[in-house]
Amino acid sequence: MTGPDAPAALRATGLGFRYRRRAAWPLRDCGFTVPTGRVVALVGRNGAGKTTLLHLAGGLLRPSAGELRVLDAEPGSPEARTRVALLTQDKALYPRFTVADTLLMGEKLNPRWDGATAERTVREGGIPLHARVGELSPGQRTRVALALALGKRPELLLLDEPMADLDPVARGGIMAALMADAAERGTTIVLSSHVLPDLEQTCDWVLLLRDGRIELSEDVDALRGDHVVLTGHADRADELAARHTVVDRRDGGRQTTALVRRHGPLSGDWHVERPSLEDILVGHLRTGSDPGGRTEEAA
Ligand SMILES: Nc1ncnc2c1ncn2[C@@H]1O[C@H](COP(=O)(O)OP(=O)(O)OP(=O)(O)O)[C@@H](O)[C@H]1O
Repeated sequence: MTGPDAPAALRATGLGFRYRRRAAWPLRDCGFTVPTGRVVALVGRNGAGKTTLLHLAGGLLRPSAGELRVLDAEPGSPEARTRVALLTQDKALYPRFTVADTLLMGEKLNPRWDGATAERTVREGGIPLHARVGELSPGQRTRVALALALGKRPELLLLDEPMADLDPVARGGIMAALMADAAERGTTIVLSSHVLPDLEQTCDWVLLLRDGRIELSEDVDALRGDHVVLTGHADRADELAARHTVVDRRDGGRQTTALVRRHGPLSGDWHVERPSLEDILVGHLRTGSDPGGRTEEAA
């Protein structure tokens, strides 16, 4: 089902946010819908607004303009709190608690608590249950925070750069556990990350933020189908731009290489290659970025 009545994990209409009145708008005019059951790559350059969006979805912040709904509920409402889990970058945990205390707290606070999954997530990282959280490494704390989030059995799991401090083996293991959860239970996972190769095999939806606005909210297969990398004579570039969207272009002498979003069949003498998802995302992230351009317009 598509359209405004289709079930949505996230639905934003005219969404805007600023931390203080008269300050810049880290997010503005955002309108997008993410269907349920997707594994979503949330990407954007530093300061693009990813954390702000996740905090809004998790109910830690409230919109300054427009609306955001999670699973058709208001973020932070009692209904959303039982169905949505957010893993923040600061991994808010009690340092004096042991890991076992932390999981017990999860059990007490969450009616749908899945102790087996939480404990397995911790044990797979070789973390003893009697260890104090404050004495764990950052990567181990990430794993405990993830165990808490997965133990909630959320329908929507929001993860803000979860892989940043995990070792490569742990990253692979956690990613596999997340994908298994998504496949078995239909959990929608929104994952912000700068590590694009991690997203290549796992994500089937992309939310791309540029300077506080949503530039892409799309199915990955559709993105892959529409984008091509073209190499050819630079003289033909204007003709190309008249018919298609040239996302990113590199000129080298008389030759040009362009990441292009096609709108219909290609004409002309171009060498055509299929870009990876990483190529597509980097191309979109590289173009026209103006991180300093938000304050004046929004003030
Ligand atoms: N607590 C805050 N008070 C004021 N401004 C803030 C606050 N937190 C973030 N910002 C601003 O909001 C904008 C978006 O920040 P945000 O952390 O959402 O970006 P991000 O895409 O997550 O960045 P990164 O990739 O670096 O983590 C930035 O310009 C940032 O300076």
